[in-house]
Amino acid sequence: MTRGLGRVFSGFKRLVTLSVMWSMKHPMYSVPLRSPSVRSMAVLPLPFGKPKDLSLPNATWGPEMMQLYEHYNSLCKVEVEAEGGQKKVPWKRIPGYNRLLKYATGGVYLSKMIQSKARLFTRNIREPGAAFEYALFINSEEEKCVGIWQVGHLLEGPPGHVHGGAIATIIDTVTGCLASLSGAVMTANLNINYRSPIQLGNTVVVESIVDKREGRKKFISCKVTSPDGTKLHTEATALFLSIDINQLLLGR
Ligand SMILES: CCCCCCCCCCCCCC(=O)SCCNC(=O)CCNC(=O)[C@H](O)C(C)(C)COP(=O)(O)OP(=O)(O)OC[C@H]1O[C@@H](n2cnc3c(N)ncnc32)[C@H](O)[C@@H]1OP(=O)(O)O
Repeated sequence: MTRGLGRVFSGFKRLVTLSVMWSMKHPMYSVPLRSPSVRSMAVLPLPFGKPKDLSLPNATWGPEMMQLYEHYNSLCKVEVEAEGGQKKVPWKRIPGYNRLLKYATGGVYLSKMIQSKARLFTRNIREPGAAFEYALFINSEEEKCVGIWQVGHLLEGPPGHVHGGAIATIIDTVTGCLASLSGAVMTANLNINYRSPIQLGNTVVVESIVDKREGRKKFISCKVTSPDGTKLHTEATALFLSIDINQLLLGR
């Protein structure tokens, strides 16, 4: 009886989740859920109701993070004139969950243990403020993505400062978000110049733009600065290749 109810419950949960998935606009969320070649995939974690959006301010966000958040969030309310006299809002905040896709089991038979425990690298530490606190804002008209990041004490590399691998993760996430605006991509190449160290606990702004496209390739550049833009911490260029998400999920 209990097991039967559990099954009904999880079926319901999955249906609700699918509708949430469909309502999300970013192409990374818009994986073809009923693709004939992939049997079961793309469900976000959803105990009841909506999954928790981790890109919203929490009590650990400092004044600089809050100021930047308010600035970019206010841009998300600004309408501009589009073709035919219509209005558009070019800036959007990308909601942040602890997984992009929960079940991606088409042919990639991950063990249930791995599947159930998998978490997005940047969201895998639950303690607020301890690692990556961030929000991503995207402008699809200008093909620009801005990330605001507050880097916590668990990301130490050199004493008191952020690990270079953590900075690479930040850059990969912001450039990856921009690159995936028109569909699924993989990072093929990431070139990073570390110009000045980032102190643990600080807030940085990460701006990325599309430099050029060639077929499946997107060349993106990125810089990491202090909130007021006066200090350059890191510069990077990245190459992303568009991929067939079904191929990835099928493990080919
Ligand atoms: C939350 C929702 C929103 C978003 C949230 C945040 C999202 C972001 C989350 C975080 C995001 C995290 C994202 C991540 O972390 S992705 C994880 C890290 N990346 C990988 O693991 C990728 C591994 N590599 C591959 O899978 C393949 O090699 C790929 C798919 C990249 C290409 O294999 P594929 O078989 O498809 O292509 P091809 O080999 O025929 O080559 C095709 C063309 O490309 C050129 N080429 C290939 N490689 C390179 C290279 N290294 N430098 C320069 N050029 C290169 C090649 O010469 C050829 O050029 P041409 O001869 O045609 O001119």
